[in-house]
Amino acid sequence: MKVNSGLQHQENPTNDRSFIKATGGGAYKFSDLFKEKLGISLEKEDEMDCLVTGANFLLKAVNHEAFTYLNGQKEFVQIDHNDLYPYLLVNIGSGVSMVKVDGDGKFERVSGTSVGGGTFWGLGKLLTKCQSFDELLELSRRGNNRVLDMLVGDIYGGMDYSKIGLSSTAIASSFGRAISNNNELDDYKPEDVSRSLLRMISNNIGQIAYLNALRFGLKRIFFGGFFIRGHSYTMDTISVAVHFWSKGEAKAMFLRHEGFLGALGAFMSYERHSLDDLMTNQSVQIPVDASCGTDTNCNQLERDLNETESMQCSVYQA
Ligand SMILES: Nc1ncnc2c1ncn2[C@@H]1O[C@H](COP(=O)(O)OP(=O)(O)OP(=O)(O)O)[C@@H](O)[C@H]1O
Ligand SMILES: CC(C)(CO)[C@@H](O)C(=O)NCCC(=O)O
Repeated sequence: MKVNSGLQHQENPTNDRSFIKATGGGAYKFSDLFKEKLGISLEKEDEMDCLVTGANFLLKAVNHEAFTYLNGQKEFVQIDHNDLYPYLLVNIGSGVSMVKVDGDGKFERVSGTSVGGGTFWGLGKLLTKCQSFDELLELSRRGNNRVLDMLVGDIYGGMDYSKIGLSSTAIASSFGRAISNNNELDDYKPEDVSRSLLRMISNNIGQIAYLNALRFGLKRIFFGGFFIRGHSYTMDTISVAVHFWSKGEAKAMFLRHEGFLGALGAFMSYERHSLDDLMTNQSVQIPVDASCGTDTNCNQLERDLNETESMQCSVYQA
């Protein structure tokens, strides 16, 4: 669930209630809990609406919001506000949504895949027995995918298959090497398992995203969602997939505030819905996402944001 940081409080003896905007499935799932434990009502905003509103805002308002990432190099992209649309927004949370954005409030969810962040975390937890997402990510950083992935060279005796554009080091079959011997799961290092899993999922998302961009003739693909978390190998793999499938024509772009699009969109809906009640006198820093609580990478992200360019937003208090 994404919540925004503005708590509205209505002082009215007959109707005393506090509410916050929330979006995503959690806004439905935890609605009763918030009411019961905290006396707070969740005002539900549509998830796709919020994602798009958040992304459009960031791409227009924040300098250096979007960047490309290849071979460990981050390169910021200058966005011309008059030439932003259309673009493909790929949000990688538990599942993956692909949204064609044509303007403010103008969008269509054109595709998606259930093989997303939840798959990496879920399968990874089962296969490596690690206890946290960060641990799994850290494992993948130290792993080598060649141990489990079957490469083109494994099939072609160390040769490239140049006629169809496949180098000997391209993955022919994710996890395919596991069939060629009598190894059990315990014979593999969790680091290598995690690396292959991350590569398989990121590659797949990059490929589906590119195919959808091709389907609608979209030049730009922006990747967001809490799955990415600024992780270099994840971004590198997605970039390589887009580069590979587009034959270098398209580039994957990432967003600095990738995990907060929905929360930001929900926050901005105060303006859409309660303009009359607007009183702008308190400043807070955004983004705020409910899932960030004790997360070390997330704290790092917040530190990065604070060090570089923090955004000031107003909380509306009626
Ligand atoms: N600290 C963390 N703990 C758990 N998952 C994390 C963490 N950091 C990043 N993730 C990744 O983020 C994913 C969840 O992202 P997010 O919270 O945006 O999704 P969601 O809202 O549950 O899903 P959806 O967008 O499909 O509704 C997890 O599946 C995992 O891959
Ligand atoms: C169901 C949602 C939209 C919830 O955020 C997301 O998890 C998702 O896009 N899943 C992929 C579903 C699919 O299109 O196959």
